[in-house]
Amino acid sequence: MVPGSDDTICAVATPPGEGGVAIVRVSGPHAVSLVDRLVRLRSRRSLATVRSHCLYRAEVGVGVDSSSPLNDSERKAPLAISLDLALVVVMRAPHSYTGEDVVEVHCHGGRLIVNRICERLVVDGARLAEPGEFTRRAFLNGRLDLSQAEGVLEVIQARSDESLRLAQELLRGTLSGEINALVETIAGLLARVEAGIDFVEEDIAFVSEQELIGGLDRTIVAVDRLLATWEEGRILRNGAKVVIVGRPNVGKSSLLNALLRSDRAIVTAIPGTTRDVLEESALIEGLAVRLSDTAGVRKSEDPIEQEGIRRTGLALEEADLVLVVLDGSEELISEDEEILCQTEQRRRLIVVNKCDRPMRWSRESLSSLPEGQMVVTLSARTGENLDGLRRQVARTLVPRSLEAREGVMITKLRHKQALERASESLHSAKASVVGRLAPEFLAADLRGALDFLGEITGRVTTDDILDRIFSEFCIGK
Ligand SMILES: Nc1nc2c(c(=O)[nH]1)N(C=O)[C@@H](CNc1ccc(C(=O)N[C@@H](CCC(=O)O)C(=O)O)cc1)CN2
Ligand SMILES: Nc1nc2c(ncn2[C@@H]2O[C@H](COP(=O)(O)OP(=O)(O)OP(=O)(O)O)[C@@H](O)[C@H]2O)c(=O)[nH]1
Ligand SMILES: [Mg+2]
Repeated sequence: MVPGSDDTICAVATPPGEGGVAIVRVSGPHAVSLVDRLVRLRSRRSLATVRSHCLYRAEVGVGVDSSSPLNDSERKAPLAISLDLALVVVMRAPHSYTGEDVVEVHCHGGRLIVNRICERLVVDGARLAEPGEFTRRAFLNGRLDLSQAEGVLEVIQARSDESLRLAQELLRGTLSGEINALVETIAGLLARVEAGIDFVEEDIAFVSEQELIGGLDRTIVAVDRLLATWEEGRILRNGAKVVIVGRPNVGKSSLLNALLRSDRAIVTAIPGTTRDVLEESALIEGLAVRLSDTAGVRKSEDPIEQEGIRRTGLALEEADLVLVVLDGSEELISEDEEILCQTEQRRRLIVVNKCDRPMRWSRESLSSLPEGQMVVTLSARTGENLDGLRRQVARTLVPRSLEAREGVMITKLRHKQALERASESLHSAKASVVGRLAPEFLAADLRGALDFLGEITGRVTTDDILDRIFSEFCIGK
């Protein structure tokens, strides 16, 4: 459904349930007159005359006759039904979030109050907003571009400092700026290629082969640089899956508890204590992480334990990082070697636990350890060097972003896919220059690249794409 924007929409902008304050937001051409029917300012002025972006104290309620705006004498009479004493603010078009007239009623945070206000607005002719419709209108009115609108949702959903920082960048338009610069370069090349096609018999070169290749190379490098940030961007945005594995009794559950700073998992001296995969969220160095504790891997006849070990295998497959736990107070045994072998191809850290005890482990005993394999020695019991592990986890998951925290990163699959297609078009454009193909091919590829990049900022878009993006929003945003 594509709601027209000549109507006036309303919604509760604050979360459902009880709260200190709740906000009813109204946007559209009739926002001011609709709200004017249900509020009575202390000064008895009409909302039509108040200053934009200023809060006014007001009584909210239903007048004797709410079918028409209160006239001056009615405005002075008491309201028939008073719902609340509130604050109202008018933000006049085009200087508002949506670019339309916006009115907000900040009332006490009771669900009955906000429901009554919305009901009243709907009876008077407003429509309840679809999810994300305020932001959709902001986009349609050019207040923000599509990737910035996505940034709004990212800001709301951010769970870690790092994802919030990236979301703010998106909202502020850092990615848009970079995309727009690329679009400008490519559009400049395209214009000259097209001029060459139009004036072919004039025999003037509008753009040299060298200029074309130079321009294309620069944009390809820029697009590829953005694409290269995806892996880390995704982890910063969504969090990483970190899976703790090891043979029984090495202290996997103890490590989970220590990282969570809570007694989440059962710890006993009996090997085979953990039977199922336990998953919990944690913040590690500002990074959102899903931590999984697993059943110790060994040969077992017990069907419950076997199933647990099977699930350990499944968790391993999804891991962004594996923590292989060894018991440093004992010599390594074949079960340790097996797990090390099984995780060799994975991004992993080796955690040597129980360093509060005399160490009988030595790195040399691990003959097959690859060069550069990180080993962290710690004690889950005393907490010694847990911080070292935290630092190493973050460094392994997002090595580059910890070094250079500036620069745009992409965090959304939609952006990655558009960039990949743009990159393909650019490579194909370059191939047609190098192969001296007819300029029409080059022009088509350049147009393709422009369209794919335009999808990111919403310069090129369809209702389908908009529906998909804005349906993820909550109502009232
Ligand atoms: N009460 C309230 N808080 C909110 C919002 C809101 O809509 N209402 N926001 C919404 O999600 C966010 C803030 N975003 C906003 C963006 C622009 C404008 C706005 O009126 N801009 C005008 C005027 C700016 C000015 O006078 O300084 C403009 O840019 O022209 C308001 C809110 C977060 N907090
Ligand atoms: N001294 C010492 N003991 C530890 C440490 N970490 C764990 N332990 C002990 O080792 C035993 C096993 O710990 P768990 O955390 O249950 O080990 P697990 O790897 O989860 O074992 P399973 O669930 O059976 O696979 C318990 O008695 C813990 O108290 C440590 O850092 N130092
Ligand atoms: Mg355990």
